[in-house]
Amino acid sequence: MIKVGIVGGTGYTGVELLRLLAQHPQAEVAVITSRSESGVRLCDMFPNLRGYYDDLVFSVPDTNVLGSCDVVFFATPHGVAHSLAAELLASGTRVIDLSADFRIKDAQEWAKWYGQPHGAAELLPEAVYGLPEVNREKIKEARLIAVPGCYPTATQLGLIPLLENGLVDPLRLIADCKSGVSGAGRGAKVSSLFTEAGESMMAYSVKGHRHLPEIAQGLRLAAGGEVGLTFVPHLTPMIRGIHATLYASLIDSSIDLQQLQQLYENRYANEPFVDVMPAGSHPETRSVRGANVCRMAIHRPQDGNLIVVLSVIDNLVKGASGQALQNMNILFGLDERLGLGNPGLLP
Ligand SMILES: NC(=O)C1=CN([C@@H]2O[C@H](COP(=O)(O)OP(=O)(O)OC[C@H]3O[C@@H](n4cnc5c(N)ncnc54)[C@H](OP(=O)(O)O)[C@@H]3O)[C@@H](O)[C@H]2O)C=CC1
Ligand SMILES: CC(=O)N[C@@H](CCC(=O)OP(=O)(O)O)C(=O)O
Repeated sequence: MIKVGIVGGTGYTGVELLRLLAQHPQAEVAVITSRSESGVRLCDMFPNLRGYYDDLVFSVPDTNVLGSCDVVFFATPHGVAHSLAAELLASGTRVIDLSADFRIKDAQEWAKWYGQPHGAAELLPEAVYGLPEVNREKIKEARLIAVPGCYPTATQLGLIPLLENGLVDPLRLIADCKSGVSGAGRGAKVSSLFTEAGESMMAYSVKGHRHLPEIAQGLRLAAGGEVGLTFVPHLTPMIRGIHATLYASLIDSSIDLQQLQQLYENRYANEPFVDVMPAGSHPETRSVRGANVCRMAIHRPQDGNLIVVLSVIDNLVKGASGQALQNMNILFGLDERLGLGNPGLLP
């Protein structure tokens, strides 16, 4: 059994990780932290987990205790893993971080977007960006994994096949993305109130969102050179889900939809958690709700050189906790699908 610790067990991604791990045959959650709920039984706070973790009690984060685990997940705000990861790695514990602390390779770039100095720049060279569809071999050898963000997962998976094959102009990419409100976390915020977000939709951070440098970093690697990306996130009145509408311009406009479809099907043929739908389909966020799947479809809406890729994920699953668990499975040499077998929730 893999002994698991979770730092930040009361947040949305922490509790989603617990839901998924409850069905994992080879992992056992041994430590779960919360500073505000220390001493409270997990099942008393989250009744959906009754019967799965009846003995588990929240405790304050303590690296001595967490260091007895084989792997520790950080489901915490940015900066927390910076301060605790080195000590855990020194005790032989692997670290899988759901926050953005180790996603961007350039510490100064990170500091610019996150508004605080990078707290563990010495660990950046060894941190592996945990997008299995790109980095599976590196994940197998990693000690420290940076789980991609939600918008970055949907966007990169949708655009990478085009960029890897040099088919589109890398300097003219557009990602028009919509998120459910759980993407903002469980902390109380006026913008997350039902009265504010429940029947309204808005774009935000159009000037520049912190996921822009993360997405651009991944797309540059796929393209083998500079990229130009316009990324506009939106908050929508749903609880879970990311819907990314991605626009790119073909360099050779004679490539037809069937060829593009074949390219995507080949690229993801061996990926258990990417579903390329028939060309011209319209993937819905509810079809991936609760599932560790990125579902996508390719369109060529008119004559000319425009391609539109529609890519949907559940922000809390393939966009966070499910992808984190997928990384754990790869890291420990297990079947990548363990604990992640459930389909989306319709209706
Ligand atoms: N929500 C989403 O869709 C996604 C979130 N993420 C990222 O995952 C991380 C967690 O997100 P989410 O679950 O939404 O966040 P929440 O705000 O819902 O939860 C945060 C958790 O971290 C704990 N925490 C807060 N501050 C500290 C601290 N200084 N030290 C230790 N523990 C702390 C909190 O418990 P307590 O304060 O009691 O200790 C709580 O359990 C974030 O970095 C987020 O950006 C990534 C992808 C998608
Ligand atoms: C709707 C909403 O607020 N979404 C968050 C992104 C989701 C998230 O938590 O991002 P990370 O994966 O980087 O942690 C935001 O825009 O900051």
